[in-house]
Amino acid sequence: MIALDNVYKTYSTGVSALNGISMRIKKGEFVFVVGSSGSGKTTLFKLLLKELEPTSGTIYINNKNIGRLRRRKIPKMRRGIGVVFQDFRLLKDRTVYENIAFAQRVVGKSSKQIRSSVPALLSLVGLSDKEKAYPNELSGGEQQRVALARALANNPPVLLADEPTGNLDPKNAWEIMKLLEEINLRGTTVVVVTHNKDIVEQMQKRVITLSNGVIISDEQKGGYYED
Ligand SMILES: Nc1ncnc2c1ncn2[C@@H]1O[C@H](COP(=O)(O)OP(=O)(O)OP(=O)(O)O)[C@@H](O)[C@H]1O
Repeated sequence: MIALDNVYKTYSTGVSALNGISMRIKKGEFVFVVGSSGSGKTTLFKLLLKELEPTSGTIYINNKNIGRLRRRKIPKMRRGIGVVFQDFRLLKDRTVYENIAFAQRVVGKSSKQIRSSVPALLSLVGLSDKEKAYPNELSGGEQQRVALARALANNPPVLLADEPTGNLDPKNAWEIMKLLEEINLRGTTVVVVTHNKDIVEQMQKRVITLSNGVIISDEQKGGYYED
């Protein structure tokens, strides 16, 4: 599903952010990626989305070598990955309904398909009563739930979340994590980059720890280690 073989990334400044990363994440797994500031987590995230190219090494997403994709195939590859960020990134001048519908419209879904799927997505994230609200009328936790619904709008096999609880209080953070767990149980592969030690410790999932651009541990039911 996701595979990295000996991936290196050196920025043009000469900084080596990733120094030989290899990993396999199977379909249906739930994985935390942790590591101190500067360990390479965001670089890894950007490589998986093909926002950056590795200096060397190979990356496979949904069994395709993304280094070999033709430019016109990149949007389709990205559609296979739902993405959630720390800062939600909702369209501020659009309602909750429109935010989710928009993600589907840009990939050419019909109005009929959208009218049936948006309520189902809102129900999944527990926001059926908020479809007419604007993002600034919602709490942080609610905004993140809308972002999750939007990320899932095109049924991606993989969901990547970069610090999804970074702007949330502990209660909302847990609600988002439980939702990610539920989404995973429905079959989506979930990869979460986080600094949230309590959540990582309690969720008892696979944990990949990065330090200075290398993997220093990869454990099933892992904990959160400081390096
Ligand atoms: N665009 C860039 N140009 C040059 N160096 C960069 C760039 N982006 C990141 N780096 C460097 O690469 C290394 C890894 O950064 P990265 O952002 O991947 O770490 P991170 O683990 O996500 O950190 P944080 O937890 O603080 O977000 C750091 O030394 C950083 O300074």
